[in-house]
Amino acid sequence: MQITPGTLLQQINNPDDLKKLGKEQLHQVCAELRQYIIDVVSVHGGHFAASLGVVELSVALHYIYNTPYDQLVWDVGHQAYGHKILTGRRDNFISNRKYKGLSGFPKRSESEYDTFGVGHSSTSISAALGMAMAAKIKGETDRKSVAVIGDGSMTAGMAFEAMNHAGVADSDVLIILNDNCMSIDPNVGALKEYLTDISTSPAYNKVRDEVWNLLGKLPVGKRFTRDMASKLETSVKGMVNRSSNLFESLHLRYFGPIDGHNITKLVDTLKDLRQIPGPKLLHIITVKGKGYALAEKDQTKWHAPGLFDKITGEIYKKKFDIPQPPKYQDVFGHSIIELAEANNKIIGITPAMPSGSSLKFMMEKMPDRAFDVGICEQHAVTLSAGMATQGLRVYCNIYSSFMQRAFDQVVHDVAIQKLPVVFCLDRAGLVGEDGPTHHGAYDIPYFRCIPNMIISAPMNEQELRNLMYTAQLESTELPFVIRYPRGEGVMPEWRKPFEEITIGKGRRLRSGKDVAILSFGHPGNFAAAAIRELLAEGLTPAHYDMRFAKPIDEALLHEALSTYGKIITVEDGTVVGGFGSAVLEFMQQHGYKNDVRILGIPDRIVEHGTLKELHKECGYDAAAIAEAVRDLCKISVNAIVA
Ligand SMILES: Cc1ncc(C[n+]2csc(CCOP(=O)(O)OP(=O)(O)O)c2C)c(N)n1
Ligand SMILES: CC(=O)[C@@H](O)[C@H](O)COP(=O)(O)O
Ligand SMILES: [Mg+2]
Repeated sequence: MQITPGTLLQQINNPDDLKKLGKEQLHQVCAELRQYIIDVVSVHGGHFAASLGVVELSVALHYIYNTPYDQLVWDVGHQAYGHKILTGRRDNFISNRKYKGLSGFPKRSESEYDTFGVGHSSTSISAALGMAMAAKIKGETDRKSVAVIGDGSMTAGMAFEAMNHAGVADSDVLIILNDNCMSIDPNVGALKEYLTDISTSPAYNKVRDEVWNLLGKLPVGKRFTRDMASKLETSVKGMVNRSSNLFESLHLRYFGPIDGHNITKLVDTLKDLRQIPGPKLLHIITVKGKGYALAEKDQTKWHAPGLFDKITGEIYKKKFDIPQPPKYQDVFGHSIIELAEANNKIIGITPAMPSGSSLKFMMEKMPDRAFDVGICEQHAVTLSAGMATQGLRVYCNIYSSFMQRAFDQVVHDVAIQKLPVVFCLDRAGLVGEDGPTHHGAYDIPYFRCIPNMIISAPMNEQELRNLMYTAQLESTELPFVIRYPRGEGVMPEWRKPFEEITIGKGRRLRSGKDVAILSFGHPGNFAAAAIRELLAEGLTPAHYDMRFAKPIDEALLHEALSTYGKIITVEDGTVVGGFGSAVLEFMQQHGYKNDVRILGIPDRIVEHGTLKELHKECGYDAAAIAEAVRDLCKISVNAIVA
């Protein structure tokens, strides 16, 4: 389907084209940009509400700043669709998040306007400050750096580490706080309350108006001098005690809050701020989903809704005649409630992903035992550790790629102290369209190298439930990782009674001849599908679902390695240091010389695409596993067909 941008947007191939327009035309540009995002995302998918909320900001920034010379850093980057469309990617935007197409996030290799690769939150202030300091060091005194960060992302420690530095770095950096009072789910925490307070407090609004008036009095085109800045500062401080404004107390000049949908005001404000040297913060108030009524109303649902009918707002769901397997996240979300009902020590924690992890079910049912702690993975882990010292059994649910942030907390606060925290690592393995920043590729090695860790992966829903059950038993005294992938499992009838699984014990699913496939987690289903195909060809590989990468089932490994000369390992994680590596280490220790193939995520950055495309590309889908068996048995598929 052909999607045609509006008449002005059609003419904007880069920010220079935008700058040729009169200020009065920007309303139309914003309307057309918003419509184009709706048109494309409804048909091609992607993040939605966040980009709609920053349409005016995107236009104003590229209108006023001299991008890409001036450096613009988008935090997370899920809101940067308008930026992409305005910076030379309008026509290619239909390939957004598609295999070999545009990335869903800013990416340096994609455009010179994407100054910094993002996907994980709260990096923008550090990155923009780094750029501002570099500009100063290089003598580029006219070069500006801007970080755009949301209120949700502002809750993370990294943002505060960066502001702590920015306040004393004497560098020209502007932080724009895009405050829409939402994370993916409603934003949480004291900072959120504070931002609401300063947005609504009459005292601050008075200051805002004073500052606004002062800015308005500046001679047009005249560079903002230090003298003027200090006059402005005095005016601000005259109204507000520095210590009463969080950002001011960090030595960031605070401006706002202003309406982030008023394009004229945004343009005028940015024009003035561009001339003010030093570190400063502009607080803008926006509405997530602005301009699409349904998204404004249910912002969580429309964060990334999937394909939808833009007229009726119907979000398309595949329809099936028979029951389908649930998502792993929902099995987690429902099973933790069952476990918590029977064990009052169980607590659930998520850093900002109640919907994504499905912990929201427990938060609704047991609000005093399940917590969203905001975007702060490090805090989530150490908080869990603190609770564990008091005998609570915390299920700390973090996406595998976001857990990368909290490695030290896992080592220092959990593993060294042997605290039995349960880490439910959702989105472990390739995640698809979000791409390399979000693939859960590294958790097996980064956990496997830590002493005291138990690392497990369920092959299906029932296994997930049983691992969750086992993790909370009094006899389980160590940190317990359960990694499972994005999306659906394989068992429509999944709610079976809980059963204990012996820690470190895998299972033989079938015996065979010549070749054994050792799988870890969900890709065991790819192996099972491969075996079904191979059986029809007269090949009979054995299959072991190993369940644990640590402690690994040594008895089962001895059985497999001494029975089958050829071994294939399969995992949904990097092949470097992962489950396959654990098997190789075991072989080396015990003198086995089997012929081994390690299948998993290769040692390179895997881009975005559908899961099907990526599993194929990485060579561990059913077809690739079957081919590996044939290859090990030296039978080509063509020979079989002939
Ligand atoms: C480290 C990290 N944790 C969690 C996420 C998942 N995530 C992506 S966007 C988002 C909400 C961010 O809220 P905010 O910064 O306010 O942006 P908004 O969506 O409201 O525009 C979250 C939690 C992430 N990208 N990175
Ligand atoms: C931008 C971001 O980090 C999230 O929106 C992420 O895309 C969510 O991923 P899931 O769709 O797997 O929950
Ligand atoms: Mg927000």
